[in-house]
Amino acid sequence: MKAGVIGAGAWGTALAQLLAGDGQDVLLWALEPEVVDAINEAQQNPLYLPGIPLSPAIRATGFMADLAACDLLLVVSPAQHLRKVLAQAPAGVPLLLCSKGIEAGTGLLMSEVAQEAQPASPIAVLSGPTFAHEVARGLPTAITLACEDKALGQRLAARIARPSFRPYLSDDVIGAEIGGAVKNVLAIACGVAEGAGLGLNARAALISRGFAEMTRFGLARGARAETLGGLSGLGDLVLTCSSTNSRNFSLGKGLGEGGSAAELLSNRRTVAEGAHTAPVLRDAARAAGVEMPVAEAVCALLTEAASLGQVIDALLARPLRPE
Ligand SMILES: NC(=O)c1ccc[n+]([C@@H]2O[C@H](COP(=O)([O-])OP(=O)(O)OC[C@H]3O[C@@H](n4cnc5c(N)ncnc54)[C@H](O)[C@@H]3O)[C@@H](O)[C@H]2O)c1
Ligand SMILES: O=P(O)(O)OC[C@H](O)CO
Repeated sequence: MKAGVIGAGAWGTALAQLLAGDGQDVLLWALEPEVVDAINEAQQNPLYLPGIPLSPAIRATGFMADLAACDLLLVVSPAQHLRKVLAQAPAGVPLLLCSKGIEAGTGLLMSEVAQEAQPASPIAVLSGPTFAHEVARGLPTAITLACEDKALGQRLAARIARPSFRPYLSDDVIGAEIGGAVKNVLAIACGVAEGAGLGLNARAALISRGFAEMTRFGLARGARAETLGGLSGLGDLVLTCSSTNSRNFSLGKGLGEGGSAAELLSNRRTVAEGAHTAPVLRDAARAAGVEMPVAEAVCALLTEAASLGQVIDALLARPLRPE
């Protein structure tokens, strides 16, 4: 049995390291040839996960066809690249989707994209409060593993669980995905509050009212409330809204400090999924008749449709209403 990981960014590399922790072979597909070479020759990924010595049980490849040797594929490419990357992957192998976002143009969640790109492959989702560098260092972590097929979910959980990495099972795939996608947008808002010096009361308000938005949107899409209140929803929201270790929070901080969205986005190699999800989420929420004022505010800042002052004034001027 050999697991494959598609995407050698920070999270794909950390997951490969987790799986290789007990000596099992892991094959890691990387887009960049220099990442393949650095992993195979120096057991490092300085581009995306610097400072972590990687297990020699991880082999990297640039050839997707090599993944035909795997009986499980963890899919960790950024959400907007998932469809084209999956189209090249071997068919019929269980896919554990680890990316967080909503596809632009279609409004589809990653499981829905995967069903279209690989209709013969069983699908599960892995999502929760998990900074890659902490998992790679073996720090204690809990995560949601969602799969409609309970027997497959249990097999996958047993396969990826480690003494300090605890998957919690769910059959609410949509709920797990919505939490992971929406929290990235809300983390940008919390970063803005940090960068603009709005204080910790404002951050707590954004987390709570943002969670209300996540819940409204999730319920409208068929998610269950307990999933949204669990690791993949509230848990990840709290993590990502609390630290500049989050790329989404950091992007928001730059916006709050007065940076231009275009410049902040063009100056980065790593992915801030919330920037791509925000406009899709706004459109999906409007279409479903779900109010998401914080997500709307993030969108306005990212598209430079409104200034920071205008966005703050608009949020504070909303009608008073029951909680
Ligand atoms: N980093 C984390 O702590 C973490 C934790 C949980 C989930 N995630 C999710 O994992 C996914 C990947 O994030 P990451 O942090 O590993 O990425 P990253 O920001 O570290 O690296 C960027 C990734 O994008 C890939 N990429 C760039 N252009 C591409 C293209 N044209 N086609 C295909 N791939 C391309 C790169 O090869 C690289 O793997 C995201 O959806 C993210 O939300 C990340
Ligand atoms: O760095 P971010 O903002 O992409 O967050 C990483 C993970 O999603 C945290 O769970």
